[in-house]
Amino acid sequence: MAVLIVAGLDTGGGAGIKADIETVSALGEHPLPILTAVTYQNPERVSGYFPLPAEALRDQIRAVRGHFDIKAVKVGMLGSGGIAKVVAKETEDLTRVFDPVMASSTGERLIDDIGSLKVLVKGSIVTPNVPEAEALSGLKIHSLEDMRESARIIAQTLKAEAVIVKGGHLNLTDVLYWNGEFFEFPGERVDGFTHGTGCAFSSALAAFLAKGLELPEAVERAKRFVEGAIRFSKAEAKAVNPLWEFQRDAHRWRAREELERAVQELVKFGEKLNPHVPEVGTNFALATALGEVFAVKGRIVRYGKTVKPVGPIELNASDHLRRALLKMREFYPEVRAVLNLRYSGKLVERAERLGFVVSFYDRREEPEEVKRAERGTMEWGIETAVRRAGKRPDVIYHLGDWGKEPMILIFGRDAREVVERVRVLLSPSPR
Ligand SMILES: Nc1ncnc2c1ncn2[C@@H]1O[C@H](COP(=O)(O)OP(=O)(O)O)[C@@H](O)[C@H]1O
Ligand SMILES: Cc1ncc(COP(=O)(O)OP(=O)(O)O)c(N)n1
Repeated sequence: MAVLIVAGLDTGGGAGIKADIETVSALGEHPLPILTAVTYQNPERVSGYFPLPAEALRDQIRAVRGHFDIKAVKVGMLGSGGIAKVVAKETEDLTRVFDPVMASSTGERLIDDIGSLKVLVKGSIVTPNVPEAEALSGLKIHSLEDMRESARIIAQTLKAEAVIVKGGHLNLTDVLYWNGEFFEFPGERVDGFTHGTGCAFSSALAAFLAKGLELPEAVERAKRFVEGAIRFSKAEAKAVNPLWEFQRDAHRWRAREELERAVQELVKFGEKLNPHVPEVGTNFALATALGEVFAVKGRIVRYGKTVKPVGPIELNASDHLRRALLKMREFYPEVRAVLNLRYSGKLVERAERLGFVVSFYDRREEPEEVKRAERGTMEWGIETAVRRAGKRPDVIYHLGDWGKEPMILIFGRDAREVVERVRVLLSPSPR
């Protein structure tokens, strides 16, 4: 199904037409991109924008209308009052989701005449954030009740088909007013980059409506889609990731395969590994590029003279190694894998002799407040060892504490590198 997208270009690639195209494509529909304006933008600021002439909008829309079966339209940044008028006229008979973009989240205006947005509110499913809802309704919004009231005012005074006041700037609950009824969509705060959430939300909503979903279900699905796009956003983009679902699944598949193969390699030299398996077992963890971590369920244990993985490779199968790896990746994102061995002074010496960067932390130095907090020790330990090394450590060890077994962690940029490091470490030195 075709979805018409009327939006501006964000040169930072986080919001605007690029986020819309990715969203509609990721949801399996065909985007028809109609450009309103070019912005000069990065995640920190918008230094300006150039709106296209209004006739260029009319001609772009007319070029595709009639050739495609357009099931819905999403309208985002317009740039000028002239563009707003043309877009309103050329799309008035379509199911239209209108994100009334007034300014970027960094505060710069993205339309010359805010009043001109009203022409597009009429007949649209409008998706204002809190400041936009305040501007359109004239009501200050401090609570859920204010969100409901402003949605009702916008629908009744500006003749919107429906209004969704988004709570990203307030309480994370989105409020829909439709056919005289209110619907609420509560959400939890998701950690990640949020630049582009409004664009992804409105284009996901248009895509779900194009599929024929009823409005409340489409809103629910769009909201959950955006939560994923925040959760799996990437540091290099500093914005939401509309391709998250595909990427997550592809990365999961590859990571599972990579770790499975690496564990098989380890088992091949299981007799050498056996004496170095800690009492609690060895585990082997691998992070995907989106920060999810796989490990061996039930760990790798001693088995006769060799070793054996107890269960399959699963997500979050080792809390301990997952936290170690994620902390290490805050400093060195290229590190993706880690394995733990029983501490031995000889192994540490050998690692140093082999030229590995070896660092350590001492749990007796752990600050009281970290000790008191439920789960901070590992993070504190890795950070301490990383800072002590002053460069990327290959091996980190600690000598244990009451009830805590001393341990060596071997890190690597992928699972194979970790296996190679363990193999070299456990091989007898040539005489
Ligand atoms: N940190 C967050 N965690 C979860 N959902 C969020 C977060 N920030 C925004 N959202 C959701 O993203 C969508 C867009 O909301 P919002 O950020 O308010 O819009 P805008 O980008 O137009 O300012 C809404 O569904 C909102 O609830
Ligand atoms: C070209 C362009 N269009 C829209 C926006 C605003 O994007 P939005 O999704 O509302 O996200 P925030 O920037 O508000 O986080 C934009 N910046 N540029």
